[in-house]
Amino acid sequence: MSRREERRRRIEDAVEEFHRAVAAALGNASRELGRLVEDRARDMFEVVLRGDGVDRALADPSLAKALRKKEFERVLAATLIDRVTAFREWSERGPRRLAELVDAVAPGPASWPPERWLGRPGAADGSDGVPELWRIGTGVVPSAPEPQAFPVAVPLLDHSHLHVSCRPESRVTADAVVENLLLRLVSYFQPGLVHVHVWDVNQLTGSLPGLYPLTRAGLLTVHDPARLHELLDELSDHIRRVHTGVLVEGHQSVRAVGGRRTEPWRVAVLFGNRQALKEEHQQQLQRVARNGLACGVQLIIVDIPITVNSPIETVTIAADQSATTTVTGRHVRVALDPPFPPNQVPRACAAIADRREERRLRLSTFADLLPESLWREDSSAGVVAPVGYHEGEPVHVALGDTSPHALIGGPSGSGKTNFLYAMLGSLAARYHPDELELYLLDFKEGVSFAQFAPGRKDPTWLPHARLVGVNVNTDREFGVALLKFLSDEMRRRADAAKRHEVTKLEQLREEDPDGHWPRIVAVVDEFQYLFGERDQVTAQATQLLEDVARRGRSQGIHLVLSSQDVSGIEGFWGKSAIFEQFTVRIALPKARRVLAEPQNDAAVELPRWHAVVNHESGVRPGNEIARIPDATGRGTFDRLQAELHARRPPGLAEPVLFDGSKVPSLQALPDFRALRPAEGNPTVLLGQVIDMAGSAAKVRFARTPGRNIAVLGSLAEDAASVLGGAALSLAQQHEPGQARFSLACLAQDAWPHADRLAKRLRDAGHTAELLGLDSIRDLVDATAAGITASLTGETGVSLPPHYLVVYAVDAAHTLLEQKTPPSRASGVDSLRTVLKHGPENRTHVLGWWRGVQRLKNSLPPGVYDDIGAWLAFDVQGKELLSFGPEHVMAWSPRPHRALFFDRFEHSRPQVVIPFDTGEET
Ligand SMILES: Nc1ncnc2c1ncn2[C@@H]1O[C@H](COP(=O)(O)OP(=O)(O)OP(=O)(O)O)[C@@H](O)[C@H]1O
Repeated sequence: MSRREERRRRIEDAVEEFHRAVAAALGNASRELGRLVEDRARDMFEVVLRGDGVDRALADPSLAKALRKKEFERVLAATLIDRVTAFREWSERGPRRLAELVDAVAPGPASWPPERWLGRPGAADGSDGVPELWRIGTGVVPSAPEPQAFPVAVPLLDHSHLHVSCRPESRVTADAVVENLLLRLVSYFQPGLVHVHVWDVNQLTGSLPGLYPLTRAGLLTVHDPARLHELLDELSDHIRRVHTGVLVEGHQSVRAVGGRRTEPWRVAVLFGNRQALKEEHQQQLQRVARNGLACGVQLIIVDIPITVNSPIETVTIAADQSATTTVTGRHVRVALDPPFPPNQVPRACAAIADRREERRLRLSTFADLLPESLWREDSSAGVVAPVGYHEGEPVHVALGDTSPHALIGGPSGSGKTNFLYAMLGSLAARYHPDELELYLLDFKEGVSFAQFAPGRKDPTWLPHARLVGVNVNTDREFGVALLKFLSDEMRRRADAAKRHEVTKLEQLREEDPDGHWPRIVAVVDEFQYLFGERDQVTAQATQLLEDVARRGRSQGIHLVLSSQDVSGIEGFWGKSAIFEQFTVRIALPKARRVLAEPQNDAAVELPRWHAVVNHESGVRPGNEIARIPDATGRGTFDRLQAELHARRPPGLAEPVLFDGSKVPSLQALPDFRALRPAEGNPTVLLGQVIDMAGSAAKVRFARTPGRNIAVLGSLAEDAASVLGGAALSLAQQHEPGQARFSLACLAQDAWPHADRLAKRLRDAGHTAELLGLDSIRDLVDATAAGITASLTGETGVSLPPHYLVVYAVDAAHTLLEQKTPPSRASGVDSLRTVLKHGPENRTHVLGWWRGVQRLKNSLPPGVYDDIGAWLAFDVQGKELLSFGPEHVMAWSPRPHRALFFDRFEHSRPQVVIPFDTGEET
C-alpha cells in the first residue's frame, strides 16, 4: 500500500470514527429533545386547562384529541381534582347561602315568584325597612363542577341605580326585566309610595303596556319622547324639595329619617336606542343620579350608554338572552326571569290603582296625622310632622336648622287657627315634652289658644305648652315679654354650647346628654299687632325678633308667625333681615304676600281647607298643596290633648298663662306668698308686670330719700287695688303691732275700699287707723312733728315703721294750704316734711292723686323728687314727662293698666296690671 493510500485510509477511519461519535451524540440529544418536548407539551396543556378552565377545555372540540392522550391523563386528573377542591366551599354552601340571603333581604314581592303576590296590592310603608335586593333571575357558575342555580337580585331603592345594557336582539328581554322589577316595586309597598315615570326615546306609548292601569291613579307617568328635559327638571325639583322639606339638617337621606316612609320613591325609567343622550341631558341626568338616591329618586336606564358618578349596577344582556350583572361578576351566567303572565299584569296594576284611589279619596282626618305610637321622635336635628294630605299622601312641615322659622298667612276665616292646631297636634303627638316646648301667643280678639291651657270646662292642658297667651290684643308687651324670654333662652343655650365647645343645639345635646335642651316652637298668631305702633314697644319687639330670627335657628328656637293682615306681612317684608329667616311659608286660600309673588300665585286658586306648604321661601317650585283636616272640631285636638295630658310626666308644671282679661290675684302671686316678716327694708308690691315669670312690680322701701309712691288716675278702683296691694304686702312683712298704718280717705268713692283695707289690716293684727278729711291735717302735722323731733334728736329713739296710705290727697289741698298760727306753717309744709324726711325714718307715703295736674297743684315742684316711684292709669304720656324719662311719651292709657316707673330702679317705665286684692264687695 502506498503511503498515499495508507494516509487516505487513516483519514477515512478517523472520519468514520468521528461519524460514529457524532451519530452517538446526536442520538442522545434527540432522545433528550423528545423528552423535553413531551414535558413542555404537558405543561402547556396544564396551562391551558387551568388558565381557561378545565370546564371549557372539556367542552372545546379542538382539545378533544389532546384530552384523550395518555400522556396528559395525569395532568387532566390533577386539574379536575384541584377544581373540585377549589369549588368545594362554593358548591357545598354558596348557592344555598345566596338563596338564604335573598330570602332574608328581599322578602315578599321583592323576590318571591309572582303567583304568591301578583294582584294583591302591598301594605308596607317602609317602617319595617326596605328590601335591599330585588330579584331579576337565576344565576349559575358554569365553571363549577356541578353548576347549581341560585337567585340573582339587584340593589335598588336608596342604594343603587340600575343600568340595563342589551343588544337589539335582547331588547325584549330587557323590557321584561324592567317590567318585572317595576311590578315587584309597586306591589311591595302600599299604593302611592312608588311613582313610576317612563320616558322612551322611540315611542310615546308602547313601553310597558302592562303597567298602564297605574296611570289613572297617577302612579305611572309616561313622558313625551321629545321632552326628556321636563322629566329631568321634575326630578331635580323634587330632589331640591326633599332637601329643604324633608331632610332637616343631620339627615343625609330620606332613608335615614327612618320610620314610616313619608316621601314616595320616584322611579324614572329611561328607554334609549343605544345612542348617547344630548350633552345637556347627559349632564342633568348625572346630577339627578348623583343626588337622587338620597331623596328617593331611582333611575333605571335601558339601552343608553352612560357613565354616572354614583352607585349603579349593570345588567348586560347578550344577543342569546343570557346575562351577566355587575352584582354577580362575569363568571356567573344569569338567566333572567321570564315576563310575568301577561294577562295578570294589567289586572294587578288595576288593583293597585284602585287601592290607591280609595286611599286618595278617603277623607283623611286629624287622627290620620297622628303616629301609631306617641312621643317616639327625637328632635335633636329638628322637628317634622305631617299637617295635611296631598292625594292621600301626607304633606309635612319641618322646622330645623335649615328651615328655622315659618310664616303663615291667610285672610280671616281661611283656616289659620285650624292649621296651627293641625300642626301643633301633629308635633305634640310625635315629640315628648322633653323634646319640644311650645310658647303660644294669640293677639286675636278671642281665645283661640285657650284650649291649650287648663280651663274651667276642660281642665286638661297641653303638656308641651310652657306659655299660653290669650286676650293679649291690647298688650303688645306680652309679645315683647315672650321675645325677651326667647332671646334670653337663646343666649343661655349659646353660652352652654360655648362651654361645651360646640355651636349648635344638636351638638350640645350630644355633649350634654343629661341636659334639658328641647326644641322650642313659639307661635304668635296675628303677630302684626306687635308692630302696630311707632313706639318703643315696636322698636323693642323688632330688635328682639330680629335677634331670635337670626340666631335662634342654631339654638333650636323656632318662630311661627301668622297673620291675616296683608299690611302686617308687608311691613315685615321691609325688615328683610328678619323676613329672610322665615323660609317656611304657609299660604291659606287667598293669602297674599306670603309666597314669592307675583311669580307664585298658587294661593289664589287654592280650594277651601287647603294650604300651600313651601319650605323654599315661597318660590314656586317649593309649593306643596295640602288639604288640611279639621283640627278644631270636637273629638280632634281636644281628644289628643286629653290623651297627652294623661301621659304627662309627673311634676310637670302647668303652662304660664298670659290672659289679658284676667286680673292677677295678689294672694296667688308667688312674690306675695314669699313675703315674711323680716328685718331690713320691706318691699311694696304694686301690681303684676308683664313677663314670663308673672313677677310683681316692686318698690323697695329703703331708708333713703324719695321712697314714697304716687298713684295717678281718676278711678278709685284702680287706685284702691294698687294701694290695697301695697299695704297688704307691707303688712305681710311686719309682725303685728310693729308697724303703723294710717289710712286717710279724702274722697267719698274710695271710702268703701279704704274701710275694707283697714279692716283687713286690723284682722291681720296690725294697728290701722282710718281717718277722713277732718283729721288729715292733724295726721300730717303730727307725723311731720314726729319726724322733725327724731331728726333733731329730741326723741332719742328711732321711729317705728309708719305707712300713710292716702286716698285722693288732692282733695285736702285747700285744707292743707291753710297756715296755722303761731308758726304760720301750713299742712302742705308738713306734707313736704313727711315726703322729704319720712323715708329715712321709716315713714312712707303711698298717695293717690286724681290727676297729674292735681298732684302738681298740691305740691311745689321741688317735692316731686321726693316721690321716687309712681303708677299712672288714665293719664296721657306727655303729662308724665315731668316725672319720668321721655319713653313715657308713648304711653296711651288703656283700661286696667298702669304705667309704672321707679326713678331709682328703672331706665324705662313698665306696664303693670293691678291686682285683685281679694277685697269682698
Ligand atoms: N281644614 C278645615 N276643615 C274643616 N273646617 C275648617 C278647616 N279649617 C277651618 N275650618 C273652620 O273654618 C272656620 C274658620 O277657621 P279658622 O278659625 O281656623 O280661620 P282663621 O283663618 O284662623 O280665621 P280668623 O283669622 O278669622 O280667626 C272655623 O269654624 C273652622 O272650624
